[in-house]
Amino acid sequence: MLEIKALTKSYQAPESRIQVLERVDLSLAAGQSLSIQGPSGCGKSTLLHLIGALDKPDSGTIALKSGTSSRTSTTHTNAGESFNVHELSETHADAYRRQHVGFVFQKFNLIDCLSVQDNIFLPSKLNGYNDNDYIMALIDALDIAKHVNKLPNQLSGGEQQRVAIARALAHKPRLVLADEPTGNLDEVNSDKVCQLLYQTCQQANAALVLVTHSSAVAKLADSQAHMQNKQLVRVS
Ligand SMILES: Nc1ncnc2c1ncn2[C@@H]1O[C@H](COP(=O)(O)OP(=O)(O)OP(=O)(O)O)[C@@H](O)[C@H]1O
Repeated sequence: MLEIKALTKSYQAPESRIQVLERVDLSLAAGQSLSIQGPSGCGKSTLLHLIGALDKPDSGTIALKSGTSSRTSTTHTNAGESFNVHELSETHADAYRRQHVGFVFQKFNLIDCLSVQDNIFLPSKLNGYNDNDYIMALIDALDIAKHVNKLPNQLSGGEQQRVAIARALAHKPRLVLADEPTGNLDEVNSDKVCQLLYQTCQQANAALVLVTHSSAVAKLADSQAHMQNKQLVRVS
């Protein structure tokens, strides 16, 4: 479903260009998870940013393919459509992110002045998507029903990250991108949150790409990869 070929990215530093990714290949099926580990500064977040159309590669391709069609588009972002993510215009990149991608960050990124419930429903409301039963089932599965009327700062870190996972999945994205989702949590919370993240993505048939420094978290994925020498090497 996610097909990346020969993805290359460099940044302009004051004195020279820094090559970060060099001909990275990756393929991931719907409902499957991949964890990525690697030393600080090796390009893990860069790869997630490119997949999420937050930045453009120098060269190479990123395709999000539907199960039923091989047609790819750079102008439409309808559900089930296939796209060349690397070619999306700014406007279509916005629509792609809003409709098809769920992001989970280390710092949760919840909106402090909105209740837990409003945080979770916001992305689906922006998409005009109203499957309340699905979202309530998600809230139950993540064990946060008792917190829906609270503000994010009234919750523990683990609870806030479970809210962030519900928000990432509420609009039924095809792809979930998680950057150090347990970086702020203790070991017990980290295990619980990650199990729920893997499980809910699988149940929602969303492909999950998760960057982590934790081997324990990485091992829970269907497959694992390491960034080495600017490339992605599968280790399982
Ligand atoms: N916008 C940018 N401009 C210039 N250099 C950048 C930019 N973003 C990242 N870099 C550089 O690219 C390299 C890869 O950064 P990236 O954030 O992808 O690493 P990472 O593997 O996610 O690191 P960490 O594990 O510490 O979060 C680093 O050397 C970083 O300094």
